[in-house]
Amino acid sequence: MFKVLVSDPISDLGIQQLMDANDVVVDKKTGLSEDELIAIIGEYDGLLVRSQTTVTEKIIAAGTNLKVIGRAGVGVDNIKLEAATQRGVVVINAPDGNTITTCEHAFAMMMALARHIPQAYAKTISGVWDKKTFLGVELRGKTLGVLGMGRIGSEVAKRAKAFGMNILAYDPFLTPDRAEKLEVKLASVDDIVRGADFITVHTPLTAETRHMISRPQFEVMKKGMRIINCARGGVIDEMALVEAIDSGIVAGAAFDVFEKEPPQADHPFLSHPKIIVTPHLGASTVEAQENVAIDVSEQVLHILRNEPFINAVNIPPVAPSVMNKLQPYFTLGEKLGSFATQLTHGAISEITVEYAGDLSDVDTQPLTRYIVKGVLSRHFGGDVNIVNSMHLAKTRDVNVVVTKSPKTKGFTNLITVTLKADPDEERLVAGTLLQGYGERIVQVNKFPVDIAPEGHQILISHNDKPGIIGLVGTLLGENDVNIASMQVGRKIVGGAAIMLLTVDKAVPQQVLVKLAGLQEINTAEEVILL
Ligand SMILES: NC(=O)C1=CN([C@@H]2O[C@H](COP(=O)(O)OP(=O)(O)OC[C@H]3O[C@@H](n4cnc5c(N)ncnc54)[C@H](O)[C@@H]3O)[C@@H](O)[C@H]2O)C=CC1
Ligand SMILES: O=C(O)CCC(=O)C(=O)O
Repeated sequence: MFKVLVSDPISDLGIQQLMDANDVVVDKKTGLSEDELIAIIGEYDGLLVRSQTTVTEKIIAAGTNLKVIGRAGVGVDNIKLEAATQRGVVVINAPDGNTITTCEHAFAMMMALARHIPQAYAKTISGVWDKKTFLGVELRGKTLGVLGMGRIGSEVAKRAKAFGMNILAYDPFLTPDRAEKLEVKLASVDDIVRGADFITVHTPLTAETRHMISRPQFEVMKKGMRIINCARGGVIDEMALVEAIDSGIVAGAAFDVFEKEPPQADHPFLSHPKIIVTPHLGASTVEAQENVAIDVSEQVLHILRNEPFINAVNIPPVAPSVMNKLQPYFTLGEKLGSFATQLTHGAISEITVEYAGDLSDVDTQPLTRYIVKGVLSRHFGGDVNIVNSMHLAKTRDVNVVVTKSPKTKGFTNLITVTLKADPDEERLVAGTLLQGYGERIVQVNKFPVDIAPEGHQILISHNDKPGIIGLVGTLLGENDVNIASMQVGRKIVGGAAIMLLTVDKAVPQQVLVKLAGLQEINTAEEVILL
């Protein structure tokens, strides 16, 4: 008999199939502290949560029988994924069940914002009949900027079109073809920030999206624009937003999510007359809660019964013999993907992976998943993993092509990752595992190099002229950036060349700009491989 603990309020109808299963016992115990959960989790095979329970490393460690953690929703940021993966606990989510509901909430927030509905309601019920203060704006004819065109962002755009809005959209995976299909105008973040009357964000919170709208963006916005966040707290810089409203740039904001939830009682949003808030209600409809609970219960049953399952956000099943051969390449593959994606500026449309030498006669599918994860994680953050990376690539129209060649090209094994991006961009990074030396990057674009893929790196493209290495070294030294190693690659003497440096710490943006401004240097980009 399997035991499943439901530790958050989850729709009864949604978990009915779990409760009806004759091989499962379901216990509902909500509002438990971490210590209380640690004390009882050892008895359970499955744990079902929504967003109130934070599933910590300690809880996972105490879950000695735990096989599955089900999240009735999209974001799994309340579950320590790595700890679960390490302990072989499958984490599953329900990515589709609350899309429409959350989209509708974002839309409701946009309309409430345009017409001051919460403020007008509060004043009216206080007995004041005030028709002057709450002059609103129409949505028709306004420009809506959508940052993040995944499931929810795309649905918001669809509805905004029906309201006669013009849509500017940005997503690192939004290709011109897909934009055309969705009837939105593909734009850069900067175009959106400068041109939109309303901005709505629908991205996960990643290192790249954290504060993607902050002071520099508010400074160039249209005066009187309005902004909505029903995705994750932290995508918009909360304090910078308050300043932008107080200085008259932003006319109002609507937030469902906060950097810290629940926000402190003295959080400026809670008393600001131009900011409307809801307590993370995006997914809170009868329909969505049923949908996500049904989806997640079904998968929990499959996992407990050892049947095929979907929507896992961590470990894939890999045969031990394949695992033994491939495992040494996993981190190299992920780093190559990450390296290549950091060099790419346009929307990626194709990932080509070529396996040569030793890797040409083995089932490399698990390794490809790591490489694709490396490519996608820049934009998906913790939401992409080796289970879902291929699926995510497919849903974003990113074609993954794998080729194999027994020819060794001088190495016993070689992985070459090539990214094609729009328009006409192509980036190539190749790496190998060298006996005695470990992971090495041996080619970047068309240039041969030999450097360990680790830490902070600077890739400089330049013309091969005497004195350039000195200029770079001096500039970095003056800016307190210590060089740990350096490689220069060129095809012909005096022609185009690259310099790949490993440095001891992050390189400030202004140093990269200064480097790119040096004579004979064309570009200087930082690549971080941590
Ligand atoms: N308020 C609430 O109750 C709910 C919030 N959410 C949150 O809404 C967000 C979106 O959810 P879905 O649409 O289901 O996810 P999704 O994964 O379908 O879409 C997210 C999109 O963001 C894009 N993205 C990543 N980095 C970006 C960047 N730097 N700039 C622009 N776009 C970027 C990704 O490429 C992806 O297409 C997630 O953070 C999710 O956790 C989801 C459901 C309910
Ligand atoms: O379950 C909830 O209320 C939160 C939903 C959410 O934020 C998500 O699914 O990512």
